[in-house]
Amino acid sequence: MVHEAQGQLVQEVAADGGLRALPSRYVLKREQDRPTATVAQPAELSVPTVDVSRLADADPDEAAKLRSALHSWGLFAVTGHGMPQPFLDAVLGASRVFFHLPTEAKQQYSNVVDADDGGRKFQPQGYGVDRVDTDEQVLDWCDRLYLQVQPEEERKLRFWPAHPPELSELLHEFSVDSQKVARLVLAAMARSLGFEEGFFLDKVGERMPSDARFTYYPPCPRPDLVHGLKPHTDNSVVTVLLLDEHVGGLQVFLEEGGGWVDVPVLGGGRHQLLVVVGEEMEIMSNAAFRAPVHRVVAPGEAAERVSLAVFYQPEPHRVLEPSPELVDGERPAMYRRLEAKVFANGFWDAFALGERTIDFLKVKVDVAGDQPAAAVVSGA
Ligand SMILES: O=C(O)CCC(=O)C(=O)O
Ligand SMILES: [Fe+2]
Repeated sequence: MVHEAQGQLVQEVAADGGLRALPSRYVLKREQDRPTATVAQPAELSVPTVDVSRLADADPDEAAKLRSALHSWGLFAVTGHGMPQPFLDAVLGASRVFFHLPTEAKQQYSNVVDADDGGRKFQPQGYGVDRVDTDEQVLDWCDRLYLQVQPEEERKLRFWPAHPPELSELLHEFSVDSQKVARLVLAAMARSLGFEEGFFLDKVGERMPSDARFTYYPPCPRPDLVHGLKPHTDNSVVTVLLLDEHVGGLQVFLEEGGGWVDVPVLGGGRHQLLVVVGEEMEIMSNAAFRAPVHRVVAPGEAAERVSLAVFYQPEPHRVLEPSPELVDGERPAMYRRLEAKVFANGFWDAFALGERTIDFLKVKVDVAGDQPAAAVVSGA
């Protein structure tokens, strides 16, 4: 059984009068959850940038920048990744073409599929909106295309769009290049804690599973009343995130910035590539690195926005736990151990409720004097 709102694509809502009257299912009831509660951003706050090609050379200045970025924002802009701008343009361009196809063409890849009992069921891969569980859930103003990309032999190709024809190959190439970025970053993160390069990579496993998620944010009449994408932390060790070149909206919750802080577009039609720390890394590093809470403000009436996130995860059978080397009397284990796939599966339940998986699955151990990570993700 799927919830009746499950099949309701935001793009159709927007096209079908939603631009005149915003359906209540999308409206945030509590004033403090609305993006208008954003504080004015201090001018000195700008997104940290790390040149990953210099990380590869173990450049000490770049390593210091990485450390500072991880401790302040928990995410950073990446340069030196070797992906030419026209390629990045083509990746997001192809996803735009897909999202602009007629609904029937996209529905072939729907994330609502036939169930064994003759009914219909939601499953994460494919095209559609995120899982809807209840009538109370406030829905995000975005549609998605979600595909497992690695390991390659586990791809469910029936969900990979045949149109535009270049989309699959571009996603494949992007996943190969972004995996290199993720590996470089994980190696440098290990070094920054005084470990061998393979410290985190070995725990993740050689196959390094990854999921890609294209997100399409249609024009919205009242971006002040909705979430483009609700506050969350990522279900990943690290995420590689490719941003729309024209339309901003991504925000990060920074304690020291006094609240929600914008990640602006680069300008000049250039694509910003980010690396974001995910919850699995928070656990593995025993909170030496924390997953930042982030959200997306919906675009205005005259704009649309796309992004592509690739989430890197430990192999499903791996044990997820604070690395013993990072646990001692002064810093006790802050999270309990559990199987990586149990954690990954818990994400969907948590996300629908607007909670962190760490909190939803009660992975956090009550350690005296500990401060909760970043912010409480507001109940949607
Ligand atoms: O669209 C974006 O910029 C962010 C997407 C995101 O945070 C996610 O898919 O987890
Ligand atoms: Fe995210």
